[in-house]
Parts: sequence; C-alpha cells; structure tokens
Amino acid sequence: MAKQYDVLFRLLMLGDSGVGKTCMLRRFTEGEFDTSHISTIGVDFKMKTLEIDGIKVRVQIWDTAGQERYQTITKQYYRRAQGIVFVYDITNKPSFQHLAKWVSDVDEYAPDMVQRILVGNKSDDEMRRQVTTDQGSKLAETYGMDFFETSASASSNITESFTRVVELVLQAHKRDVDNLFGSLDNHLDNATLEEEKSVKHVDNNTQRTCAC
Ligand SMILES: Nc1nc2c(ncn2[C@@H]2O[C@H](COP(=O)(O)OP(=O)(O)OP(=O)(O)O)[C@@H](O)[C@H]2O)c(=O)[nH]1
Repeated sequence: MAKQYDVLFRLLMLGDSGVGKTCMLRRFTEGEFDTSHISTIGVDFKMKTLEIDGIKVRVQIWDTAGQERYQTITKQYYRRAQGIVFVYDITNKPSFQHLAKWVSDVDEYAPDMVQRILVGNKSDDEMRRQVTTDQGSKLAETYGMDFFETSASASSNITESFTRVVELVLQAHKRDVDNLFGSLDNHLDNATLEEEKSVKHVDNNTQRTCAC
C-alpha cells in the first residue's frame, strides 16, 4: 500500500504530572477533552498527519508520565525525539519552576539537534493563574524557545503549538531533506508496527487508568 506521508518525526511531551499533557495530545489528535486526571503510566503515544509546505509529515507524539517514579522509563525516549514540547500549568507555579530540571534532563539525554518549544497550558483558567504570560515568555526567551499559552479545555493554541514544533523540526532537517526521506523509511515502518501493536511501556505493578 502506498505510504500516506513523506516523513515521520517523533515528538515528546514533558512536564510535571497534571499540567495537561495527555489532554493537549487528545485535543490535538482526537478533538476531545476530559476533565478527569488519570495519570499516564510510563509512556503512551498518538499519531497525527500534518501537511507543511507540501510535505506530508506523520508525527508520532509520545506522552510521558510526569510522575517522578517513571523518569527512568521516560528518559529512554529522549534520544529518539526530534522535537520536545515542554509543558507547565499556568495555575501551578511549581510546574513552572520545575522546567529547569526538565530542560537540563533534555540537555543531557536528547540529541543536540532536538527542537523545543515551551507551552503554558490551562490559559482558560485565568482566575487561578500563578504564572504570568510575561514570565512564561521571558523564560522561553532565555531558553531560545518559541512560547505558547494553550488551553486543551478551550482548544486554544493547541494546533498552533504542535504545528510550530513540527515546522521547527522540518526546518532543522531541511538541508538533508532528500536524505531524510530515505533514511526515515525504516523509522516509518517501525512506527507503523508500533502503532498497530499499540505498544505501551507500563509499570507492571500499576494499572494503566488514563482515560484522558
Ligand atoms: N482548566 C483546564 N484544565 C485542564 C486543561 N488541560 C488539562 N486540564 C486538566 O488537568 C488535569 C490533568 O490533565 P492531564 O492531561 O491528565 O495531565 P498530564 O500532564 O498528562 O498528567 P500526567 O499523566 O500525570 O503526567 C485534568 O483534570 C484535566 O482535565 C486545560 O487546558 N484547562
């Protein structure tokens, strides 16, 4: 069967537990939102195809558990990522303060070329805001990242932020785009297999209950 896309990129979502990573991903890929928080166990992923500058890009987006106890598992995925979405919750200051740790882990474990953006989620919940837009924007500038405030709940800036990180990955690989098409074929096939099998990395001692 003819391939329905030209290249495949892997993106990784990182950030504290409860910032809304799973909800952002579900909003982006399925257009849905769930108000319950059921922590992701280990890692999970969803796929989406975008068309950017005439190139059909299949993105495999890995949703990682924010909980500390899964960090050993989730770090194994850093080195295969081409793009990272760092997420904090604008109503939760500690999730913003912990970004330094998430970023330094990526510096240590991810490839140098990895493209990154910063996202402050839950922008709909203005009443409970603890991190100003200016603080988010300044931190992003310090890290040299593009910045978005999003709401998975109100579906605000979700498509824009994911599209931006994919654009950045595409730009970063532009010089080698011809080679990229060839070299990613294996990845595409593997990804398809992974997709079919719905492989999930779970902690055997814990039941996976994420419904979001
Ligand atoms: N108000 C509001 N709530 C949100 C938004 N996004 C997520 N939530 C809520 O935040 C809670 C946590 O969302 P999740 O997507 O499960 O969080 P997570 O970052 O995936 O958490 P872990 O899997 O534990 O790492 C849920 O109760 C969601 O309904 C948003 O944009 N606005």
